[in-house]
Amino acid sequence: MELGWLVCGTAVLLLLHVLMELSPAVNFALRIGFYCVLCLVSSALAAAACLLVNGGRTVKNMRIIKAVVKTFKYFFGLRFEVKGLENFEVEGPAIIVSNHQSILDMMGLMEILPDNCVQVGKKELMYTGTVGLIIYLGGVIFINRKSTSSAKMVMAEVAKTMANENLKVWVYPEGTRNCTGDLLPFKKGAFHLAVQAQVPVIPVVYSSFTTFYNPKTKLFTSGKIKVEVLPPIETKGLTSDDVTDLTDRCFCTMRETLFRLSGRPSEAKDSS
Ligand SMILES: CCCCCCCC/C=C\CCCCCCCC(=O)SCCNC(=O)CCNC(=O)[C@H](O)C(C)(C)COP(=O)(O)OP(=O)(O)OC[C@H]1O[C@@H](n2cnc3c(N)ncnc32)[C@H](O)[C@@H]1OP(=O)(O)O
Ligand SMILES: CCCCCCCCCCCCCC(=O)OC[C@@H](O)COP(=O)(O)O
Repeated sequence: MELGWLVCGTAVLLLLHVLMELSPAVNFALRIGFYCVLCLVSSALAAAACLLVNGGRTVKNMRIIKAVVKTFKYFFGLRFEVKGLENFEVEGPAIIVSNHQSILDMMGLMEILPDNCVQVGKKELMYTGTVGLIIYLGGVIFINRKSTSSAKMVMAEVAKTMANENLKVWVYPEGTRNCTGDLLPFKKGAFHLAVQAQVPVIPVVYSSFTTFYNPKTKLFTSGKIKVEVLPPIETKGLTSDDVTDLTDRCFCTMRETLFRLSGRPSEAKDSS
């Protein structure tokens, strides 16, 4: 009986292995599927831990979430090479902005997430089952991207509470995932927030995933991701008139860094 199960199990694993070798599409689907299942299951377990330890929605839960998500990279053979972590050590609150390539970014995010830091996320993420629950428990700020006015109102409220709660806020200023190896134009919300709260902006750049991950060509292998935390950009004394300038400055620095980290020096020259 047991032998039967063992043989069946081995046969299924072998079949999956052969399918993965033969078809990149199957390989891709299985790896992404596994990532989603891993997220859903770990979120359920982490949510229980968060409720037991901290009792409800609080940024303190991010420590638990971080500890869990930091183990995910081993399942996918991903390595992170991080530089500039000392740039997070600013006194008090800050806005962190980074490039956003894929749902896999949650691993890169948790690899370096500083204490007392919440992210801004689209409200649709609330409806992803246990993942939505863990994101809610972690204190993520939800915005409605389709309504600029309501998103602005939420962000203005955040600007007020950041100082009191000594919060750092992580925003993906591209506003959506983009896995082309370049940056999309930045939305201005993060920079308005920084100016309203008079706190520094800390740019973070992840090298392009395109060498090991590409949903269009169904590529998903192991790989190395270079991460650089750049020096804070001060906003003291800036007003809303300076936001466009601040956004452009940050965009140029991050684009140059992205090309440098991804080994595309010629285009870094083009953008300067
Ligand atoms: C234990 C296991 C667990 C496993 C699972 C892992 C779980 C991990 C747990 C936890 C991690 C959670 C991670 C969540 C990750 C989420 C990622 C996402 O969801 S990314 C999508 C949402 N993010 C954004 O969209 C960015 C923020 N967006 C903005 O800031 C935009 O600027 C926004 C929405 C406020 C407006 O967007 P617009 O599309 O209308 O475009 P604009 O150009 O920015 O604004 C239009 C005009 O409004 C002005 N404006 C914008 N914001 C303003 C403001 N605050 N005050 C005044 N004016 C403002 C601008 O200056 C512009 O005006 P003028 O063109 O310059 O004249
Ligand atoms: C109901 C079952 C759902 C299964 C969900 C499991 C998926 C785990 C995903 C981890 C959280 C990912 C957060 C993230 O990266 O969200 C994407 C948005 O930032 C940008 O959205 P979009 O590019 O504009 O669609």
